[in-house]
Amino acid sequence: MSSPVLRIVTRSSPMARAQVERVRSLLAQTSPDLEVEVVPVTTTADRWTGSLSALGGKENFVREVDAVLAAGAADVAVHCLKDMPGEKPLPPGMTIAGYLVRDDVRDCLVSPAGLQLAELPAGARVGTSSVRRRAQLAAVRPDLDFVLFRGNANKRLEKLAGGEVDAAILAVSGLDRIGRSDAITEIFEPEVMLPPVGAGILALQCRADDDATLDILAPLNDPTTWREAAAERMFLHVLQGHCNSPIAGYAAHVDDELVLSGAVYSLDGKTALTAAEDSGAFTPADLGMSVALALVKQGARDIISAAASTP
Ligand SMILES: NCc1[nH]cc(CCC(=O)O)c1CC(=O)O
Repeated sequence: MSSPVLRIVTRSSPMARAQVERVRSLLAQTSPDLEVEVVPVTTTADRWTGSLSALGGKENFVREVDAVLAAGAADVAVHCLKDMPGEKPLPPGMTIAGYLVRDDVRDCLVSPAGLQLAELPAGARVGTSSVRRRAQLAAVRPDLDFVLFRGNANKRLEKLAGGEVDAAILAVSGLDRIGRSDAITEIFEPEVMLPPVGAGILALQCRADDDATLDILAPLNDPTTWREAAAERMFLHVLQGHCNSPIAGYAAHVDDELVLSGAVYSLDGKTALTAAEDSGAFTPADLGMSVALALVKQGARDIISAAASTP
């Protein structure tokens, strides 16, 4: 009898490849007889060099990957949960088989000159295409010059080394995955820079009717991460946030209790609506809904639409 095969579809960036290797090594422990094949694709977002908002949504990061899965040319996709659209459900026929143990959720500053945020001179060019990061930084350093900065993490580090910008904000987990944590000059704690929904979480997505794959992937799911993801995803869904929304949402377990902190920012960072609740008797999804509604009551929808209509 030939050994069973699992085909993993992935984007072709070094970060995506590292994520697949993590899944492969976990599977080597949980399903030692399984043969794992990798199916690489390049997504529209990988080829796009303009602004994320002009590209028109997070789904550009995942669409081509999902198409390969839907066509049956692969069995599982490994997605950064952060890149998965929050305002709409998964594509028809798809399900999340599990979430891996969460990585570092924090953002960090990378400055080739070795500076911290407070040490950057006025007018320093800071590369980020994330409206959340930009709003959060502008709130404390409105004197910085925020510039469009795209490309995968390796390309961003090259641009930094080439002096295209003076500093950039990147995810710690992403730099860990490509083996470049050495580039970090300052790490921002969640209290300073609230992480985005799904930060540091890898999602295993497969066809909902593929019981064999669901069985193979089940042992890789981390129940703690699952609860955090459920709270954060519902939070984003209720806010109807999309790619150009300055929204942060971070759920963490504190003394066995799930706590969700959420924030919505104006693009200039001058307005910040915040809410935080613990789950008590709530399910994670109810907690997500409750924190989102607390922000809606403060006027979050107006701020989100104003941000969406700003070019
Ligand atoms: N937008 C690209 C992206 N998607 C997920 C991560 C980081 C890893 C993660 O949070 O899972 C990154 C890179 C970054 O923001 O620096």
